[in-house]
Amino acid sequence: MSNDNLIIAGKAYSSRLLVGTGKYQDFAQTRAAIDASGADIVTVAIRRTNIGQNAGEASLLDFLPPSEFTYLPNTAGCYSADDAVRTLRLARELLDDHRLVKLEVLGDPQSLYPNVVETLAAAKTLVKEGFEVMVYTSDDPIIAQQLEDIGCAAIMPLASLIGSGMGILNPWNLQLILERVKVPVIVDAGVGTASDAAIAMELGCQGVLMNTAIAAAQDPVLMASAMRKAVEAGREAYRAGRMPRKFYSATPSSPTSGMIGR
Ligand SMILES: CC(=O)[C@@H](O)[C@H](O)COP(=O)(O)O
Repeated sequence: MSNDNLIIAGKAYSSRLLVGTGKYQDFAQTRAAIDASGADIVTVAIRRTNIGQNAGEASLLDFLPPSEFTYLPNTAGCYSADDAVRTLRLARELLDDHRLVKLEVLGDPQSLYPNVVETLAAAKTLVKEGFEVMVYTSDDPIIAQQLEDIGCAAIMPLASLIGSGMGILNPWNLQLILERVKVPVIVDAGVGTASDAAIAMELGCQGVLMNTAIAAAQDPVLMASAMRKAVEAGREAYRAGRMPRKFYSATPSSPTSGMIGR
C-alpha cells in the first residue's frame, strides 16, 4: 500500500477507483474488468444481484469473493427511505453483519436523479443503526454538508445522471462541496471516459465510483485499465499542484538566458 491511501470509515484502501458490478455480459467479464480496474471496493445492487439469496443460481460471491474485495451493497432501484433502509438491513444479514454500504434513493426511473429528502431520512436511520454510509447525492453543497452532519462516511455527488456518460457537468459545485466537507468526496455516476475521472481527481475528489463507462465500453477490460490510470494520474496531478493559468506567458518554455556562449 502507498502512503496516499483512500481512508473511509477508518479503513485504508490503495485504489481510489470504486466500481460497480452490473451491466456486464457475465460474471467472468465482470471479474476481468474489475481486475483491470485495480479497484478494492465494488458495489453490489442488492435487489438485482445474486449474493446467495437465490440458491441454485450463479452467485457474484463465487467470482468476486469478499475475501478479495470490499463489498459495498447499494440500494439501486429504491425510491423511498423505507425501501432503502429495508434493503440494507437485508444486505447486512446476507453479508455477515457487513456495515459499509452505499445509500442511493432515486427520484424517478427516467432520470435516476437522487431524491435528497428521502436520502436524508434514510441516512439518519442507517447511521443510528450503526451503518457506515457512503451516500449518493446531488451536487448540492448544502445537502452534502447536511449528510456529513448526519454522520455519513463519504459524500458521493453525481458528475451527471447515472448511466449518461456525460461527465462532470458542474465542476464548480463539486469545488463548493470539497471546500465544505471533511469526509471523503467521491464522484459517483455519469463518468463517460477516462478524462472525466482524471478531472474529478484533479479537482481534489478523493475517489471516483463508476459502472456504465466501463461495462458499456466496447472493450470493458481495456476501459477499466484506462480508468485506473486516469484516477492515478489525476490524483498525482492534484498532489503535484498544477501551474497557475495565465492568458499569456511572459516566459518562454525554453529560456535562453544563462545558456553557454551568451
Ligand atoms: C454502480 C453504482 O453504484 C451506480 O449506481 C452508480 O451510480 C454508477 O453510475 P454510472 O453507471 O453512471 O457510472
